[in-house]
Amino acid sequence: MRNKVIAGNWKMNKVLAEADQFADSVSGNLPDDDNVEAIVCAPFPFLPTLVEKAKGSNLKIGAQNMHFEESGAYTGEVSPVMLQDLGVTHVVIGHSERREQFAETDETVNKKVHAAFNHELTPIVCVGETLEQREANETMSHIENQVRTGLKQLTDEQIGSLIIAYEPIWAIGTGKTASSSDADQVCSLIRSVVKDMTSENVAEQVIIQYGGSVKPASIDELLEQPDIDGALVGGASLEPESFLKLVEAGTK
Ligand SMILES: O=C[C@H](O)COP(=O)(O)O
Repeated sequence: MRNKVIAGNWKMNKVLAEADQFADSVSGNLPDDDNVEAIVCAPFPFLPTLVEKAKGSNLKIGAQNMHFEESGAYTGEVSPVMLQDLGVTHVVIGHSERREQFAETDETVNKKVHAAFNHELTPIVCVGETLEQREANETMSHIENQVRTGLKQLTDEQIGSLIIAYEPIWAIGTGKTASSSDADQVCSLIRSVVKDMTSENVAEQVIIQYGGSVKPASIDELLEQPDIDGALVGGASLEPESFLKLVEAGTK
């Protein structure tokens, strides 16, 4: 049985005092249940405070991006070494907003995933189709390609330990959630691609999240689906009460 993994992606929101308050409200109130994991992926400036405040609690702290190099002349970038040094445990890689606005490709995603594993960070690898691709019946081929290229040359053990987030781009921040069965169909395809790349055991281990306008009111139905193991949540992860409800859903 796979754990349920609920990750908040704050994107470019909050100031430090708000991040601080969030950690105070959430860290002591998470369910005491080993079968559910709670992660907050926050902007870089908040990471040291959040890691400190999350110590001794069930809350894990992730970053939203990183460079694939360890150091060097990359003005404005943050390296995996820096994240590891801070005590960050997870990193979102290849979010559609980074692919669209910052020219990330499946190849850079793959380099970043390797770099994450070299520094003991668990990657949350994002894949998803545009509305045009969905309407042209290209969803499955597009997602398969993203998974195969993004996870290239990883060991079976690495693939079994990472998180894949399926986020249809047309459902992000729009209030449109994919129907739970449509979302599950794509998550099931992702699992079969992983199986083809590795083995049945690894495919059974890998955590696959759904993301795109997930709210406390919609998460239960999504988590009931056989191939959906959690959620990557933007807007509804910003407030403590809502985040706690999302995590609570993982315990059911
Ligand atoms: O990473 C999170 C996703 O982009 C979903 O964002 P959203 O829940 O605000 O639609």
